[in-house]
Amino acid sequence: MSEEKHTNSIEPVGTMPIPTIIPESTTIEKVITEIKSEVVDKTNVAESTTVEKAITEIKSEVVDKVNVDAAESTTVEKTMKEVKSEVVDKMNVDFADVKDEAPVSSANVESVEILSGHEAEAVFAVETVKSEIGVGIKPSDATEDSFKNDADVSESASMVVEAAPISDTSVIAPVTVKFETTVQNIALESVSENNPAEIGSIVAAEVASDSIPMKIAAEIKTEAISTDTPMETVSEIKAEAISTDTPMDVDSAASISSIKVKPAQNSECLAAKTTSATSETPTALASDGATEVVAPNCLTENDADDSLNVPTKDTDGTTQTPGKEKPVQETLKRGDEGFTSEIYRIKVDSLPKFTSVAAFKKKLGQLGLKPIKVSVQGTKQYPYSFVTFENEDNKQKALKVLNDTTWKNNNIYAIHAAPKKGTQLVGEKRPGDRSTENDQRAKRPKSTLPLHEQINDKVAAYWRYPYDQQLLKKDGIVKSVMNDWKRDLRKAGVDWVNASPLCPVESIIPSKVIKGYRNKCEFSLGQSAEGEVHVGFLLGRSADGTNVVRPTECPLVSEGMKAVCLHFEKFITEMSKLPIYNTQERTGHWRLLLVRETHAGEIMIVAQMHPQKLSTTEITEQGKLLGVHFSENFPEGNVKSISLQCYEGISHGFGSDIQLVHGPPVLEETLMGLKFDISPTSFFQVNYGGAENLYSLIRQWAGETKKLGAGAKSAKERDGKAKLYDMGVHHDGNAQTDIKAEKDGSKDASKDSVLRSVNVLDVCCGTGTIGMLMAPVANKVFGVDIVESAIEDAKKNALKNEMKNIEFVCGKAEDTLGKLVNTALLENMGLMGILDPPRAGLHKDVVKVIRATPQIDRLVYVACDARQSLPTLTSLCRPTSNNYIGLPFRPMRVAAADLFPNTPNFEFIVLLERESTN
Ligand SMILES: C[S@@+](CC[C@H](N)C(=O)[O-])C[C@H]1O[C@@H](n2cnc3c(N)ncnc32)[C@H](O)[C@@H]1O
Repeated sequence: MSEEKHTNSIEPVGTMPIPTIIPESTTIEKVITEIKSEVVDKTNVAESTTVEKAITEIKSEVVDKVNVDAAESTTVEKTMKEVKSEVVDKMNVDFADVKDEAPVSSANVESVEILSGHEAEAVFAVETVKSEIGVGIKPSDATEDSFKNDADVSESASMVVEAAPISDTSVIAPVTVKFETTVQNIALESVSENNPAEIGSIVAAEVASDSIPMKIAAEIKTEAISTDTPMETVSEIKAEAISTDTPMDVDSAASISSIKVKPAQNSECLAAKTTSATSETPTALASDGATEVVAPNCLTENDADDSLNVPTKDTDGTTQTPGKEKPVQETLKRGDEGFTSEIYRIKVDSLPKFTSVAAFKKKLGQLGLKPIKVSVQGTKQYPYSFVTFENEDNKQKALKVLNDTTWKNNNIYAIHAAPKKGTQLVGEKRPGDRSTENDQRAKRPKSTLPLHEQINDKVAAYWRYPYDQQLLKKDGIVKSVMNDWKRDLRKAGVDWVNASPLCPVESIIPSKVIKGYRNKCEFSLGQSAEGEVHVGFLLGRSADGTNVVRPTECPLVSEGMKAVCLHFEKFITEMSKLPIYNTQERTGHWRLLLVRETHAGEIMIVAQMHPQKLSTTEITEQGKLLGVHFSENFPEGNVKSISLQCYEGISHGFGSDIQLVHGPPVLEETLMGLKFDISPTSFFQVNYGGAENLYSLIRQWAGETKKLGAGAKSAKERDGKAKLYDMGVHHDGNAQTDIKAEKDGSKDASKDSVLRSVNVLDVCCGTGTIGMLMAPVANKVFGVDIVESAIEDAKKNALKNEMKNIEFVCGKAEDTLGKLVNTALLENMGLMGILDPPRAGLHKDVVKVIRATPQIDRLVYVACDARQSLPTLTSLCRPTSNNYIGLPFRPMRVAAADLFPNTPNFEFIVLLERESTN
């Protein structure tokens, strides 16, 4: 979670502008037309003739953006993890209560029901239920299918999944998991209650204040289209959902919104729990007699977390709950001495395997630290902890002491952690009070950190870790993803997973550059506490009014870009004299600054403005001023390309109307000996050296001699078996490949390439980078991507590099791949695929085509989100069925490449080979 809990610029409910109901806009047709035109405007895809297509495009663009603009939206991965922690945190409390009062058993629990706004978290919750209270469950078939449907956003919403007990274990209760999208429900309610405007604004505020994930926003949007929600509401939702300034904090919507434990008749344990509820305790008896524990941050605003336990003070200053032998989590109760609302919280990582709360508490005591709350989370293999202290001094002391501590050969890591969301400050209103804007604000614990640290925590979640530790953490994520994949494969009926490790997993390839590596950033415009114009990253409304923080100390931004930001501030205040855009009132002009920088240091800027009522002449004049300001009066400057963009959309986005005011419309980048023209909106990997490493690895794996490595249990064994063609990847992060030299014949890679007689499919090719890197060593390359401008760029870049054996097609891979495969097969060559889809993975129809084409015997899958790639990867590997005809694939190698230092993100690469019948 970011430091400030509500980092959006939209007001909470109380002051939200109430959308007016325009009668005509309530018709489905009008809504569809409006959303379509806005989407078309946004995505600049002229032939977006269907809403479905438009929505897919906007979704993919968002996903893309999340990938590309990690500087502003690194939070996806981060927040998913944090949500998990929150859930664990929450559940530890709840289940500690249940578990420690009396063991849960079939005698006292009839059912457990989990309501979640997010599928992944619900799945996680099920796992937690299993491990925390020992309720064994085996998802029904329906559950499995639904869970695998991750790639298809619209189908996975609001489904109810029943899970049956595992018959052969000590199973006790059936578990029901409901994916309840609270905001979506409100949207639906709004329609049924005939009060769309008011409720619409609540939805929008909900979206804004809790930053629901894109997935849910997309669902709401779909819902909105089909249920006549006024266009304005839809736009609001969409604006926030697609805003890169909106941190993808999935916290509220994604976390468990309630957990119902339904006691069986005469259940002493739960009856005791119910009756022991104090007046402050938000535990309520649900209408069906179930004890309902309402999670923090859900719409009722109850704060279950701090009031569930009734702890007493221990001698060491920590808390102890009577009767708890092995407390999972302990907390002070509001009103108790020492209650601090969990503001002074740290996260402790790299704990020894199997660390328990008791053991860790003891260790903290030995180190002379005095926590008031300790929880241990994560897996048994990779436990981590949140520890809360009474004040800043104690917290700082703990950070210092723990970071100097080695425990059981583990170098412990302690970092500042965000105050727990939903915790209340002493003296605040009680839970259950009606929310007002002030309440909402009061609930945000004030961060005591300097602003630059707050913004770094938001955009570069790993910045506090030394780089070697960042890499270790990412390796840990890969391992845990591999475990999850194994579990998914087993569930899918794959029989070989039990016999062997899935495949060798290589350690992550580090980035060559750790700081200032991003070659593209979008900066927001806002103000400092003193009311000065600031260009930087959106922090959200802080207590002192600051909403944008300069990137001066940001580890992702280069010095060149920092200088551009400062110079743009000067432009606005001294040259342009037009005010910045106000997202609330939709007044003012300057709204965004996009900066790109090549490896050689050439810079492109696009300044975005809302034209409001300015005349064409006035806009042209602003463009001229901008051009002069950066081309002539920028002392640090190598600003080659300067553009102005007028954009009237509500959303934070990028329209098509880019007016060049100085220099060329594109920057030229040279990567691995090839030249690429990059326009403002082109996809290009944000980390130059990281991209070299990634692409070199892809080439190497694509060129591996087929089959020779199958069955190897380690990379070493495999390399011994396989004739690896060294195309330049180096695990020290120094790729050396020079495609131009290969093409010219001064390097012999192309001559000897095992791909010489192979056609390569570059699925989701973007601007064709990977395909062009493969072309010199392959027979022919076929690229496909959904974005027309990307395909145009790809074609131009192929011409620029005089590549004749490469073709690009624009379209959805799921619609066009079959045809492309047929064309590729005409040449009677071998066929392989490189799949580099957006975050959500590939459409199942793409998998079906690949599975059904026996000539495709090798795949390199590249994922920017390892965990989200699992459904697609599993579909590629699951046994043959009516749905997936053709032999399955098997993973041969897995690696990660770090393209995003100081953030939790990385690229995940899997080499798959087709199983054979012999
Ligand atoms: C992670 S980018 C990969 C870009 C490219 N491979 C590269 O390395 O530069 C994902 C790409 O998938 C494309 N995409 C998203 N959905 C698609 C679909 N249904 N069919 C084809 N391409 C799609 C996006 O336009 C984007 O270019």
